[in-house]
Amino acid sequence: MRTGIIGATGWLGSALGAGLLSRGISRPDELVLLNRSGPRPDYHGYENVIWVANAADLVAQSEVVVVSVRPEDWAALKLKADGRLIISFMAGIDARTLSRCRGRIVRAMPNAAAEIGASYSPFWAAEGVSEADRATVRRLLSAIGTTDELETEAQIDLMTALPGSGAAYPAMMAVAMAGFMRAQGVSDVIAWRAAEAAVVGGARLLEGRMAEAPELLAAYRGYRGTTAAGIEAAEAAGFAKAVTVALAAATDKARRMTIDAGDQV
Ligand SMILES: NC(=O)C1=CN([C@@H]2O[C@H](COP(=O)(O)OP(=O)(O)OC[C@H]3O[C@@H](n4cnc5c(N)ncnc54)[C@H](O)[C@@H]3O)[C@@H](O)[C@H]2O)C=CC1
Ligand SMILES: O=C(O)[C@@H]1CCC=N1
Repeated sequence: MRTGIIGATGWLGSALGAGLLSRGISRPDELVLLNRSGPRPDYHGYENVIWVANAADLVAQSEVVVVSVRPEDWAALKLKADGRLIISFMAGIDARTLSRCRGRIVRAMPNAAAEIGASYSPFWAAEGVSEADRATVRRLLSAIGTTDELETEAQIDLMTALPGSGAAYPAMMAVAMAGFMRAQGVSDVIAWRAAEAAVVGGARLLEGRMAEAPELLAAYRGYRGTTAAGIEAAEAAGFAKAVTVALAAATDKARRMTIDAGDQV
């Protein structure tokens, strides 16, 4: 099956192309690529991929079209994709707007961990998307990690805010943690290592059992030691509130993006 990627050398488009090729999900001659800077002599070490010059050529040669341009570039693309399965990675551009291209619409929300094949990329399918299409979406997204089907399109905006943010919030925590260490006279190198121990080491301990986080916190509280003192101070200072406010702001921005892109039906 030929898969077209619009934005094939961008952050996510490139990760998808790399994953499809390296995992053998697509042969090089099944990948149809479009970017703005033009063909590259090789693409992740593969020479026989198909480069096209415009979106019309890409649609003509593809059964599935992945749209991985920025939301603000959607309107100018003027995609016409009659009868094709369209998988949009774009934040905020809603299905009503996407359906103008006359394809069968799926919205998926990957994240930056696509680069390492570890994206959680939930998707939502609009009316007219078949079971066979869903199987295709799952297979293509498996190139960059895992997926689930969402029940409503509104949940895509929520996924944009949370898994879509990739390493942003862990990075914020790391910056604040290392900043505290440095302010206490710890060297840069050790400060970053200490933050990495908490952010990355802690994440590894939670991997695959995130639903146990409340019990883990209760265990730290019950210990009545230094970490309990820290947790209680963080809560009193509004830690949970800060996270909630951040996710609400990001969700709200996603909800307003179709209108901001000037492409509301
Ligand atoms: N980067 C991330 O962590 C995430 C991004 N997204 C969404 O994925 C989409 C892609 O994001 P990124 O890969 O980060 O963006 P990016 O800016 O790295 O890549 C987009 C690419 O599309 C190309 N492009 C723009 N207009 C084009 C056109 N008319 N024809 C051909 N190529 C064109 C650009 O030159 C660029 O290389 C965005 O809509 C974003 O909302 C979603 C979740 C996470
Ligand atoms: O920050 C952004 O707009 C991109 C899209 C969703 C997550 N990251």
